[in-house]
Amino acid sequence: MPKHPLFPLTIPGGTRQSPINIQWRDSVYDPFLKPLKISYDPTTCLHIWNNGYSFLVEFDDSADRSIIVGGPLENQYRLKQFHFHWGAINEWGSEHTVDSKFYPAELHLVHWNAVVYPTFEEAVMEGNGLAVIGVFLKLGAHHEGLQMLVDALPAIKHKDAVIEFDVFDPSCLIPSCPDYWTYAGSLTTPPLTESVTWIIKKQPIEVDENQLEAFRMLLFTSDGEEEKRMVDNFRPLQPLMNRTVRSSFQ
Ligand SMILES: NS(=O)(=O)c1ccc(C(=O)NCc2cccc(O)c2)cc1
Ligand SMILES: [Zn+2]
Repeated sequence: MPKHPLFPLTIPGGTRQSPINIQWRDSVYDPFLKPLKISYDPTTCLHIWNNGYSFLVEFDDSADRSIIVGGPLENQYRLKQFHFHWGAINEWGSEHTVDSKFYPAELHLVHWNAVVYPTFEEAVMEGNGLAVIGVFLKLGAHHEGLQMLVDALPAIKHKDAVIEFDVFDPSCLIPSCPDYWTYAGSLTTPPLTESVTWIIKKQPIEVDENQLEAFRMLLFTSDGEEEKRMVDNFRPLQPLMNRTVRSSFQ
């Protein structure tokens, strides 16, 4: 397990921190969980940038144009951005694990509750403020939809680099299988606020070695600084404490 110089191991008084290990046999099937409904408008895509921790694709969230609803959610939530976490090698890289197994990478699609809260900044501070869909990436076939992102990475190699990204439909990165686990958690980077309803897809998507290597050529550092490869940008597993992971499937 690589060291994690980037952020605190524990948050004082935290009772619902993320990520966690999902022990399949301890998850509880909930027949009242609805299917998750995803409707993204590809033209709400704005830009792709390197924020010095991951690379993210941001969306115009000024209206209800790219939203998710259903699943464990009481309201509909607006897509704000998606980003990834990955390792230096294929043995680890995901934030969540399933039966203590790491995947080489994990996608997070970040949504906020614009029905109840006026801004993302306020939603981030509330228990039902955010909904993040987690998708595991596993080594396998070439992923056509991901390749569009991979082709843009050389242009955002350094921290704070940004390029325009006009049209992209992130639903191409979400597996067709509807099965998911869900639990109450937190942001996995500071401010680590306990505001996230996590929806973790059971089925991974397949990407090939070249695509994972492209993630690893990004840098944590700005242009002109001593180069530090952007790898192992995942938080250590956090205690489950008094939480149950529910599954949408039996
Ligand atoms: N890895 S994660 O999906 O848990 C995650 C998602 C979003 C964010 C995020 O938006 N951070 C920026 C932020 C946080 C709080 C208030 C802000 O204004 C911005 C951080 C981690
Ligand atoms: Zn994340």
